[in-house]
Amino acid sequence: MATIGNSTNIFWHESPVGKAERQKLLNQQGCVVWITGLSGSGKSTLAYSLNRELHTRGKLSYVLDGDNLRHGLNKNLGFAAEDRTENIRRVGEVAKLFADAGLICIASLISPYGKDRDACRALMPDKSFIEVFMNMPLEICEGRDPKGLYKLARAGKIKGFTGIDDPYEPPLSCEIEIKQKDGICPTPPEMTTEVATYLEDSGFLQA
Ligand SMILES: Nc1ncnc2c1ncn2[C@@H]1O[C@H](COP(=O)(O)OS(=O)(=O)O)[C@@H](OP(=O)(O)O)[C@H]1O
Ligand SMILES: Nc1ncnc2c1ncn2[C@@H]1O[C@H](COP(=O)(O)OP(=O)(O)O)[C@@H](O)[C@H]1O
Repeated sequence: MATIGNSTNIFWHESPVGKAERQKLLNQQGCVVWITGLSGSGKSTLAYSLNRELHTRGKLSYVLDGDNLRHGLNKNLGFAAEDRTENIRRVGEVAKLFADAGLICIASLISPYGKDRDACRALMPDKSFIEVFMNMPLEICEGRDPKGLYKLARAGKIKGFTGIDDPYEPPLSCEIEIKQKDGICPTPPEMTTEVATYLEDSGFLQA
């Protein structure tokens, strides 16, 4: 009897059209660009700017943004540690499917726990999980505070806010680190170019 997780009597069906054929059709390589960092660090800005840049270059990408997914797929999850872990597990699995479809999947979530990000990485073929760490100091993120959430967290009106009274574990190693240089944050176009150049140099923008 085949048993996976909690399901029994389930079997794997192979598709007659393989990933290599889909990639050839799209002239690109499926992969996951996983953007992690504090709220306000610029994850969504980079994700959608990269989405636009790749589109302009004729490459198919799709953004899985944490905030957006919590309106649907993950609407039953909150911000307790086990909910965040389940959130990241689900998005990791969805990202894997998008990459298998041949797309450049851009996932932008706080994803605060190293073990959860590593589990997503482990789902992917070698080198096709590109972790981008938005290494912005808390003071910068809190200063931006476009949604006013840090203010609410400091006032005790949001409990368990990442960076305030909930942990963020920085990546120990990642493919790309976006950080300040001489106290100046790279602009959105500069961040976008850095990631797009990485994808190009690594061969993801051709079949
Ligand atoms: N307690 C708490 N901690 C952190 N963030 C909070 C919280 N409550 C609400 N929000 C809003 O939810 C967005 C983060 O969702 P994610 O799915 O990316 O979070 S996680 O990866 O599961 O930790 C996050 O969006 P971003 O600012 O884009 O990161 C916030 O707008
Ligand atoms: N490189 C940047 N330089 C200056 N401001 C930025 C930069 N990236 C993002 N921002 C601004 O910071 C705020 C938070 O960005 P956002 O992309 O929503 O972050 P996150 O998705 O990590 O919460 C927004 O107001 C955005 O315009």
